[in-house]
Amino acid sequence: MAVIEVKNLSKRYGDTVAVRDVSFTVESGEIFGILGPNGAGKTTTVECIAGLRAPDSGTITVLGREPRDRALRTQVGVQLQESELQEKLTVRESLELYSAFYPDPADWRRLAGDLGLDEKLNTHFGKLSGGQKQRLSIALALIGNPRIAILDELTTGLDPQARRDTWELIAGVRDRGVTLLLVTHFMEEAERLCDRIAVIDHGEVVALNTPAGLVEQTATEDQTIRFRPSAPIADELLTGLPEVSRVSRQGDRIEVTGTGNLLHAVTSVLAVNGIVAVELRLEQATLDDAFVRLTGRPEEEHSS
Ligand SMILES: Nc1ncnc2c1ncn2[C@@H]1O[C@H](COP(=O)(O)OP(=O)(O)OP(=O)(O)O)[C@@H](O)[C@H]1O
Repeated sequence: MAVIEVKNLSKRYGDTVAVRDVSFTVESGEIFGILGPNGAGKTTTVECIAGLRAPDSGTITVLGREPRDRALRTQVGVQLQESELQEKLTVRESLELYSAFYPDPADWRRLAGDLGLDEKLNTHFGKLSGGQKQRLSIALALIGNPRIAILDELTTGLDPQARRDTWELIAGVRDRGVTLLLVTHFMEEAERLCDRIAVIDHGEVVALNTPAGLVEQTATEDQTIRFRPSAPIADELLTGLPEVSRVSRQGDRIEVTGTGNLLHAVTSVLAVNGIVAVELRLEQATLDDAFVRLTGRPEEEHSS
């Protein structure tokens, strides 16, 4: 069952087209990722879904309702980039205050514990680090026990351990039946957490698939093998194999790129010629490769 439906969404700011004819649906219980470089239109898209911005054209329904419908307030939790609370509010006060807005709030002490905030309960918001503010905003998005949580740049600003802890928390939230819409530009995050990903570039959806499906869809040469041959070998032995598309050499190492059962084909021809592949490594296409092929740029250029 679709819980979010976006049809032909477009939004511009003056002369800038931020989102152009974007359509996708998010199914109940899934973690749906929106992945794309900076300025691709991810935040604008989720702000329209959260009812915080009005689209110029297109339609959005959330749990069958228009995004600004008041009935959604208790059903949709939103964590947006750079959300600011009052400087003087402590973590405890913020959690208690937000709990009071909802008919069936989550146990805020437990959420604070899960997000590593239990030692910061008496700290003022203004005195929290960027990562702690981030974790508090995730807690506040989840405090109403929402059916849908929209999380923008979930783990930006978190250290690697905090990022992994947050992934675990999010997977646990999904296991409780919450549908999650995540905005990210971290490839590893998208790959680990998301059931499906919409890749957005220049305001348009350029691909929509499972992480594995995106890799498969964009893989041109799906594997590369690197090794050092135990004895000299002529390139022709390898280039003659139907699985092999390219052979290159770096010093005493050989790199073979190709498709199909490349590893078996290469090791068999080596064996027939009495050669052993030393320090053999097999590399397969990753979501990073898919991202570069879809957007034409590496992820790092766009990470902030
Ligand atoms: N309030 C605004 N006024 C004018 N232009 C805006 C506004 N918000 C966003 N934009 C522009 O719209 C485009 C899409 O921005 P958006 O924030 O949706 O992208 P994003 O994919 O979320 O980027 P990031 O990863 O950097 O957060 C960008 O060109 C941005 O500069």
